[in-house]
Amino acid sequence: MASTAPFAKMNGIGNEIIVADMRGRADRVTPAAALALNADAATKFDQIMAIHDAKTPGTAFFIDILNSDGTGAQACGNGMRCVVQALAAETGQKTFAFETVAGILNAEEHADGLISVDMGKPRFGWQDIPLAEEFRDTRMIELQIGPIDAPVLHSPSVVSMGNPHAIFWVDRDVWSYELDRFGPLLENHPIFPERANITIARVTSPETMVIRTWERGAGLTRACGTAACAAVVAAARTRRTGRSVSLVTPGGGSLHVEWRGDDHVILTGAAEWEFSGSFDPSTGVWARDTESAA
Ligand SMILES: N[C@@H](CCC[C@H](N)C(=O)O)C(=O)O
Repeated sequence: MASTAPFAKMNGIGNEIIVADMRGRADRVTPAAALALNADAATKFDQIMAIHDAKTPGTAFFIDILNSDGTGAQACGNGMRCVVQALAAETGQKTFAFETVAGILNAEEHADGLISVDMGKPRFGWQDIPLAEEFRDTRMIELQIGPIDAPVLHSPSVVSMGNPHAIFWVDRDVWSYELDRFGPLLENHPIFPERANITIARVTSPETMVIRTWERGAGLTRACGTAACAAVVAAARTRRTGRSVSLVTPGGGSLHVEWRGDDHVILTGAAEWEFSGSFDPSTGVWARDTESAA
């Protein structure tokens, strides 16, 4: 194996995350390595969060994010919590400033073990999301799937949380929709030139919501942090909820999102370590640490 890097297999309430320690190295985790790790049942993941040395003064690390299809992502809320938990366990530090391609994110591990990440400010302009054509009001855009006169899903809200999201509002159980069938069609719809994360959301009270997400580049996942943020912001914008909402995610876990008065969106939830190992960032060939849990 070439020069290997340590990694931790973790999850953010079921969102499968590999935290790769690329500190002190100039190379990056390649798409080929991502595909190889995802093809192995033991290391199958939704996102790789690669921790690199800081590029910008005032930040501790640069985080490179890869989806399981090998493409890059600008943001990953559940993955950021895993990064925080891994670094807090290593250093004893509780607060961190990270840089991602989407900007600088501040995060904190609380005394109860939950982790909050400031996911920055949402963006609503059609060019920011981006959409392929102008929509002046992104609280509801013209887009539907299913029979033309009886669409199954329609009129989503669209939001950028650094990455593109479409939120389809439903009244029925979120599990009654064939998201595995509609997700890929909507993710790759021509209206989304950079593809999009597709969420079905059912508001259950002004403070609660249930969501299911088809993630761009990863498919159905047990949770998606940026989708939770996008759903709450879109719900508050359309007066479906207030600005502080608890969400139930497909894995049964819960997340809390607060859209603060200063426009920043704060995502709070748990993170869990599963096992550690080392891998070759160019090929994805890996080995489990012998002292690591089975
Ligand atoms: N699981 C993530 C979102 C990951 C990125 C997404 N698939 C994309 O390509 O934008 C989260 O917790 O936010």
